[in-house]
Amino acid sequence: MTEQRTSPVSQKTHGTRPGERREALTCTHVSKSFGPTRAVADVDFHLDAGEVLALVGENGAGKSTLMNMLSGGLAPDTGEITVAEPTGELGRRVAMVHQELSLFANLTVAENLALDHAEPASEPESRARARAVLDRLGVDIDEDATVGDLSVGQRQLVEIAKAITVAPVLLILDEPTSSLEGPQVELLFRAVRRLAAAGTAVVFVSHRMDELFELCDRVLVMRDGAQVDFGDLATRTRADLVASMVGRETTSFYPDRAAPDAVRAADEATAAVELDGVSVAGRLHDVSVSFPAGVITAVAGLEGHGQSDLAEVVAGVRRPDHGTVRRSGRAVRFATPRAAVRAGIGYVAPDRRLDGLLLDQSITANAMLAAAPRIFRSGFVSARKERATVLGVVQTLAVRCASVLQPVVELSGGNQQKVLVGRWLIDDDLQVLVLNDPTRGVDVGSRAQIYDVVRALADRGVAVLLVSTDLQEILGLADQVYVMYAGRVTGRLPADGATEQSVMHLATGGNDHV
Ligand SMILES: Nc1ncnc2c1ncn2[C@@H]1O[C@H](COP(=O)(O)OP(=O)(O)OP(=O)(O)O)[C@@H](O)[C@H]1O
Repeated sequence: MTEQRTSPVSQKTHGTRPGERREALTCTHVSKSFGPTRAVADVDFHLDAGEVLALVGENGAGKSTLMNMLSGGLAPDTGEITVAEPTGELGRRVAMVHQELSLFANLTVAENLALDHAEPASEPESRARARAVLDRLGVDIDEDATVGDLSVGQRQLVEIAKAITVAPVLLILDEPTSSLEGPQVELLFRAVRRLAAAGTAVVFVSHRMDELFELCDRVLVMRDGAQVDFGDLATRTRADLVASMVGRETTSFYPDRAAPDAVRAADEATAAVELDGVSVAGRLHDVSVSFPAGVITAVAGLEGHGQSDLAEVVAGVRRPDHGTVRRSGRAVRFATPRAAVRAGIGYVAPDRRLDGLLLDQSITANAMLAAAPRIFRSGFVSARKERATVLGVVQTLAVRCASVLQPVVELSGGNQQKVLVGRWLIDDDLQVLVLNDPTRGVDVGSRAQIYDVVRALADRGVAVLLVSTDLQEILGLADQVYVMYAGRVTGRLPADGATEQSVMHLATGGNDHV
């Protein structure tokens, strides 16, 4: 990967005349603590105009805290941050796109973009401006669409459009690609390169290594709040970065799969969940799929082709207009997600802030949310037992926290995600686990922990349904893969027949030749 890149020196001169170096950002010995937690410790680096910096580190390493200080949202305890004055085309100092989206769901795309403009504009002007910036991004999203109706990936693109309506001196992108598909990622990269060429310095956070090497010039690696490496990305390999991130060599990433014979046998038995001719207006068309016990079944496809809707039907979040859902052979109709939970079905939703976590509540309260009524059947819930149970989860998934009583809002994004997944580990009655983009924002090391846990659940007989925007994750983890296109299932592939090519063929409307 690194070998194929052009020289970072040539990229560095973007936006400046050859030989001219313009410093965009200087960060001098910056530190920040939250109580006893040293979130950022003595970080010291600089970035020139037009440079793209990869900011990497495990969950909880301090990336978000550093970004919040760079954007001016948080003051350093010690040290100094300087961002250059805007000049020429550059309109403001810093723009930041957060990992958790900040758009107003009840407003249109154009209305959301207009909120960020200094001068007020008439409605037609706002719509024209919105159209222009969406076109600049090359994004095919209607400026009149209500944001709440867009997919997570589309919302992410609107969020980026909002950040670049006025070109900033420094653009900070916190995991902008975590819910984007390949073509959307390319769009985003094009837009970032264009901004860099015009002189914007960019800080880019992603847990997807390939993307960093494709886009970035420089790299800053953080571990436990400290800066452990800073320099030209082209002189480092992926293995170098992972080693400095985790402070050790990493071993195999994905656990062993179920044996093909076992998958076939499970498939012949009554499925844990089965959908028969299920349709949801405008989203799913005549979908028939089955999820056998003890098997990890992935549903792959480009974003917005029905995978997420299918997961929601199984989890009782969405009700089918036609067709039948069977749970262990019996037709069911879940009135609420709670009814699905009572039927042994757990759900990890893609947007943890909207659909999953009570942010102000403790790790313990969040982890116990789904399973508590079943675990403590006696009706007496001992706080000590509860804490011990949750501590087990926190240790298994290596959640980085001060204590199990810490409010979830204080955890880093990846660690919040681990709490969301961990919730289901303590539920012995769990028989079906629906994972809708479970490792969004989760770092390399923690992903491996989540994969191990998911495999252990499947080995215990749980039917796992995995929807993911990360195709590598699907190919690495699943025992079988359904592929969807335009709300229909276009094929079903066994693990050994699922390759990037075979999945993409089906995901773009090709027929099943398997
Ligand atoms: N408001 C806060 N109160 C208490 N602790 C906090 C607060 N914000 C962050 N922390 C702690 O600071 C440390 C660094 O967190 P930060 O969010 O910067 O990590 P990160 O590298 O962005 O992680 P991720 O990849 O999971 O987003 C963590 O231990 C986190 O729990």
